[in-house]
Amino acid sequence: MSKPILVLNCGSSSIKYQMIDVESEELLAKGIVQRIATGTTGTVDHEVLVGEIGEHHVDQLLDDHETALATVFGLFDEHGPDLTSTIAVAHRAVHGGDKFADPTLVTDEVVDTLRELSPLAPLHNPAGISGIEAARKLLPDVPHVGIFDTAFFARLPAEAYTYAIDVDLAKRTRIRKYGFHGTSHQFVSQEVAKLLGRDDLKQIVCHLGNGASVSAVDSGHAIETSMGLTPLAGLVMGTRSGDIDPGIVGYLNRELGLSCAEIDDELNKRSGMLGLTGHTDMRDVETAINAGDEQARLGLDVYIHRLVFYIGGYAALLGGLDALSFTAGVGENAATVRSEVCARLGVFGVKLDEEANAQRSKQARIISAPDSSVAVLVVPTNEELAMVRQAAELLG
Ligand SMILES: Nc1ncnc2c1ncn2[C@@H]1O[C@H](COP(=O)(O)OP(=O)(O)O)[C@@H](O)[C@H]1O
Ligand SMILES: CC(=O)OP(=O)(O)O
Ligand SMILES: [Mg+2]
Repeated sequence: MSKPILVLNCGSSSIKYQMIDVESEELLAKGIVQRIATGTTGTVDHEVLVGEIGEHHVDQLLDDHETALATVFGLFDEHGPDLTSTIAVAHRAVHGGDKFADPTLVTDEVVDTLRELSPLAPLHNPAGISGIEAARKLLPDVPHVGIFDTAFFARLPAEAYTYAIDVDLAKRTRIRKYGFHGTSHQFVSQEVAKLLGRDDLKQIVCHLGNGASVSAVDSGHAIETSMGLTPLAGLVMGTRSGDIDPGIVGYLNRELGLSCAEIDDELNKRSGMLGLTGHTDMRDVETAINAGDEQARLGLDVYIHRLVFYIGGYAALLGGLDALSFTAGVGENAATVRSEVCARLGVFGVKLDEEANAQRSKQARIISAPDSSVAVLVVPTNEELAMVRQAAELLG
């Protein structure tokens, strides 16, 4: 008798989901919903991996997350696996502020608090809340668990999470570094430890997806990470600027009369690789570079420069570096990005095995040369499996 947990990762216009058996950790089904609430036809791709194995596609106008989830649940009913056997739903609830770190049983009060925290993660929390509300309506009889992206960073050292602003202002507003992608950084750092057979590692994990962040992990504990109060800080991302001079915000307001909301939008949605190159997707950036597009080349240089800057700083903070790992869409797939980053890390004794780096594989693997001082790895992240494990732990 399988005990499936449904995992939901709701974005503003998308929902990624998986159904995983909590005991065998077998993936039973997975899917993705795209273009929710965009006014254009949405799509649902549902893949069944047990019983009547198959892939199913639906095109439909999806006005909101509830409609989208209802369509997904319809596909479960029609093609399986059996949704009524689900024992719990695990939700990626990005920003827990200083209210939530550990996996939390979702109640009405929890939803209210998440709503209060929404301004801290404007791209993420509202979508997460819509998903939680829709799923609770459609599956009212099972526990729903919120898993926070901030959890792994809740115990950062004070010197790392404190901003150099007035102490009372920071206290009153709860402004501090929270950090994100924690589920992924924790999962990947544990996989690296397993692969290298050592727990006492000084590690840097590069989670390079659409959102991107880097973390420093010392013997399993996070000591630094590049995202901050919000998921806007740090690395150059698909559409987010990452670090900029904070003076730019006031300057844009004074010079162009842009409002706070407009500046937020500019930095979150029209900056990063999109702003620099006109492309959000790293594959399109690479294609443009290969076609001789100099602006795209500069965009990638900025991306790499920022990442190398963080890795160097984190190696110093860690007091050494045993392992450097790459994960998420760009980290797992873009061999050129890994190669260009590592080429600039010779000062730390990093030596890539270019052949191993160029190989395509879905397996976690070492890509450094045998005489490299630092083990370099590619580790596919699995936030969904990590979420199932955390939900299972909470539910006993
Ligand atoms: N083969 C590839 N080469 C380079 N980049 C890739 C490749 N496949 C995916 N990506 C990048 O991965 C990004 C998505 O990463 P992902 O971790 O799925 O992001 P998110 O979870 O934030 O949606 C895409 O924007 C794309 O740039
Ligand atoms: C927090 C965050 O940036 O998440 P994502 O990469 O899914 O946008
Ligand atoms: Mg992701």
